[in-house]
Amino acid sequence: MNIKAEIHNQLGSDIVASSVAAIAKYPSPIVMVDMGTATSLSLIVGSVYEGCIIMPGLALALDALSERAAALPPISIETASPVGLMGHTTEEAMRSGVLYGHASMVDGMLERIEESIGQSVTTVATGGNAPRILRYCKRPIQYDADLIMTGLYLLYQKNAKKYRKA
Ligand SMILES: Nc1ncnc2c1ncn2[C@@H]1O[C@H](COP(=O)(O)OP(=O)(O)O)[C@@H](O)[C@H]1O
Ligand SMILES: CC(C)(COP(=O)(O)O)[C@@H](O)C(=O)NCCC(=O)O
Repeated sequence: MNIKAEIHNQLGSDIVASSVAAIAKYPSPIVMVDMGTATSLSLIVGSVYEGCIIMPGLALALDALSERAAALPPISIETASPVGLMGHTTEEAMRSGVLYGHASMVDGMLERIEESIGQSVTTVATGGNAPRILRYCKRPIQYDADLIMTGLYLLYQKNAKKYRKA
């Protein structure tokens, strides 16, 4: 993978591993969405890592809301049934804002990336928060839970071959 970044070492190793797997598994151009502590979107064209967008992750956004706004309580976003858009209690309103807000952020950024490159992209999501959010996205986004592990394995195989030769 050819990384287009000012300082190559800055790119997170989790993103490098997931991108290597995404290149091997999905058609280009790809946007790889990683929903962990941060939510990041990486654009990969062919074998070139074009760049990244880093945003606050789901739990960070939720914690910030209850920690910084005096009247907002800490809440859980885990619910048995789907969350409605309009809240009728503070808890429901916060849950809707965080979940639909995050989903809209992802949908909106994907649209902007496609506009900026003038092509539609294959989108794959990974990270522990992805299943919580993807159900609220307007755009169908494939979930691949094992992208980092697949990428680490591919990198291990590549390096093992190199060192066996040397
Ligand atoms: N397999 C999983 N199923 C459900 N939740 C998960 C899973 N893995 C991680 N999580 C939760 O999802 C969130 C993000 O996890 P993760 O993607 O591992 O973040 P990070 O890459 O920042 O460590 C955390 O709150 C974690 O508890
Ligand atoms: C963007 C990240 C914080 C995402 O980490 P995560 O939420 O997956 O734990 C991590 O990949 C990182 O620290 N990256 C370094 C900066 C960069 O990738 O440009």
